[in-house]
Amino acid sequence: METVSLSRAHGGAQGVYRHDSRVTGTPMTFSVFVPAHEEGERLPVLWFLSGLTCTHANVTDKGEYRAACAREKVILVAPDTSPRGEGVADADAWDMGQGAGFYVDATQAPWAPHFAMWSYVTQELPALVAEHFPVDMERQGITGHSMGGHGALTVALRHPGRYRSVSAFAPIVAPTQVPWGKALDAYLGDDRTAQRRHDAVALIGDGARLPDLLVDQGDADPFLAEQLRPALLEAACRDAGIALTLRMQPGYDHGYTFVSTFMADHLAWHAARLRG
Ligand SMILES: N[C@@H](CCC(=O)N[C@@H](CSC=O)C(=O)NCC(=O)O)C(=O)O
Repeated sequence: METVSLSRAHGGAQGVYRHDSRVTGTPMTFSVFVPAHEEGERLPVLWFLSGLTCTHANVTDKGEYRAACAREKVILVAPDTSPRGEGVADADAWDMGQGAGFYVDATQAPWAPHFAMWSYVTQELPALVAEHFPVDMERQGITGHSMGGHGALTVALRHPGRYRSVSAFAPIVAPTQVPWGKALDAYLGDDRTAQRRHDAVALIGDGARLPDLLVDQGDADPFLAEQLRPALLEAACRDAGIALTLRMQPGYDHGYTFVSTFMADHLAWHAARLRG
């Protein structure tokens, strides 16, 4: 693992790192913020999965999480959203291909084998972070924005007990029911069973559960009606008895001005559930 950059921030350390990923077969870059802590102390970790067109840098530069992470003593890890580089498939559209991995292990050409973001965020990166950073892997939370919210919800729903806390910012809650789901068609083919395992509303309908969940959604989000559709998650959680706190935020759109505004609330949500 190579350190790309390391800066002191809010008494802690903001780093950017690169490694040769086994599962994607490419170099992958991610960021880690480690708050100030005692020698030998291990801290809870929050995984932040980013959205379409993002790298690790969008939330690292614009997410405004460091003050809250320092206050709550929570490590935050931000991976990339797809493999990249020469020999890696791409698309002309911004909502498929590089920057749009949808946190699945693609089975279809030309996306397989490099597009293995499910294995990357659920297995390879957690093992690497646990090896190199002072994380307590018994105290993990997960969150994300948009496509990353989809990733956070599906990863948490399919790993019961691994994450003590789950939240999302303007998540894609039912990709199989919206136009952005064309990426699942491309990556997974017409295997509806496989696609349902990457759709939070479908997973809940099929019996997956969470203890509770915080979702923030701007009501001026241009993707709200066609792509995000939080009412589908609200109905699924109601039917399943999942304690969803869905907060519609007046006047907020889909960007990082929205994400950063409510980031401290999400950190507080996670910290309250991650305390030792
Ligand atoms: N079409 C634009 C905007 C794409 C966009 O809004 N991407 C969002 C996530 S959308 C679902 O995952 C985003 O996080 N953008 C990065 C940012 O820093 O705002 C385009 O072509 O970029």
